[in-house]
Amino acid sequence: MEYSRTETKDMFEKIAGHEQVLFCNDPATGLQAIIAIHDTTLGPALGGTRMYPYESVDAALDDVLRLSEGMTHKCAASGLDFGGGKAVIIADPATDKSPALFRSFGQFVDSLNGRFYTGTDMGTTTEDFVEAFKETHFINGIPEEYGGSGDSSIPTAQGVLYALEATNEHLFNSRDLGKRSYAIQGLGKVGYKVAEQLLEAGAKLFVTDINEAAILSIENYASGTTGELKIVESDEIYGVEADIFVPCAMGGIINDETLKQLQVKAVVGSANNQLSDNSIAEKLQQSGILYAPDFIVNAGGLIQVADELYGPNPKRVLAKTKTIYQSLLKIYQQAEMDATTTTDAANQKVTHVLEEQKHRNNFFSRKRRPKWEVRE
Ligand SMILES: NC(=O)C1=CN([C@@H]2O[C@H](COP(=O)(O)OP(=O)(O)OC[C@H]3O[C@@H](n4cnc5c(N)ncnc54)[C@H](O)[C@@H]3O)[C@@H](O)[C@H]2O)C=CC1
Ligand SMILES: O=C(O)CCC(=O)C(=O)O
Repeated sequence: MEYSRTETKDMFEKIAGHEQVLFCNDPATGLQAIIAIHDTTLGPALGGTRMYPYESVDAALDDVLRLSEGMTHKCAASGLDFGGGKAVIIADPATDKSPALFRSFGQFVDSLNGRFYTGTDMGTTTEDFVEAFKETHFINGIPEEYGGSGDSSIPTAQGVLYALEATNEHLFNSRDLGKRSYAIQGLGKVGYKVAEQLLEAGAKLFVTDINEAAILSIENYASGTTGELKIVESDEIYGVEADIFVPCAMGGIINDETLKQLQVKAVVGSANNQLSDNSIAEKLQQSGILYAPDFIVNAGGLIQVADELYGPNPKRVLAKTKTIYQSLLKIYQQAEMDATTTTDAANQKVTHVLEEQKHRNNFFSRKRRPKWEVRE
């Protein structure tokens, strides 16, 4: 096969900010995956694996590069000794899953020899990683019965609720969740749990999901609570008049098009990479919409999977996840004091942490095995 020089050069330009990108190809199981390691200054890379039927390899590569960079920010902002990484499997989670595919993926993860730890993300579940775990121990968030910390979407959802409380406190001088209205996009592992708790608190919810079963289930759940529920179509969710928009599905959903439609006072959700590009942070600010940086809001799952390597301990995880409340309040205050965006305020913290640690590590020493890796 002939390789074009130009394309190769373009590829290196594309991944210039990353340490390593691994394409995983296993025709026997149908596995096509990309693992991206962004930055291991703080420790081995850590990040979930997304399964999605990307329309092209380029789209998958773009997604994994952005997601893994986001993990570097998330680890640094949460004070964790891990770097940024992420993986994507190019396949439809509804039809293409098999134990063999996840075992094959586990073998590729193992080949990185501890430079990359992974677990669930959009489209994957803890059960999928029980298969991968048969091939590698560099897996987090496996079920409790296998010695893991279990479903990381539980602390992620908890963290989103703390972030909503902080936002309510900042905007309305009361952290009470029940007094407000929310527009939730996506009722998956995270969004559904957030919706449940908000309904229990008596809040008013507008929700949407492309999965009919999730809609039926939340309707059923709402009927036993004091909360109010209204189902809206996928494309209507952006224009809903509510206090807070809570994106819990895919990334890139705040863009020039959707920004015009937003009728909320804040955006606070679990979705990774919510802003289509950096300019949107400023545009949100100009529109008077408070933006809670996604990598602060959705750090609960990461906190749990990072903590799991010390041995599962839900109490410790909850205590660490609670810090999201104060972190976010501080970012809101810092942004106001500096007259800057909340994203800039959060990124300043990340830059500071990475700069501080750079002297400790060089590219080769970063490959070290973490000292707590005693399970093998
Ligand atoms: N699971 C976790 O612990 C963490 C998740 N996140 C992020 O939060 C987001 C949600 O994650 P999960 O709940 O784990 O994923 P999931 O796959 O369990 O749920 C996603 C939900 O969004 C729905 N959806 C997809 N496209 C939609 C559309 N156009 N309109 C409305 N609904 C749509 C799906 O039907 C599904 O119910 C993702 O962006 C993920 O990267 C971030 C940190 C941790
Ligand atoms: O939540 C997880 O299982 C890993 C962390 C992660 O991938 C994320 O925060 O996006």
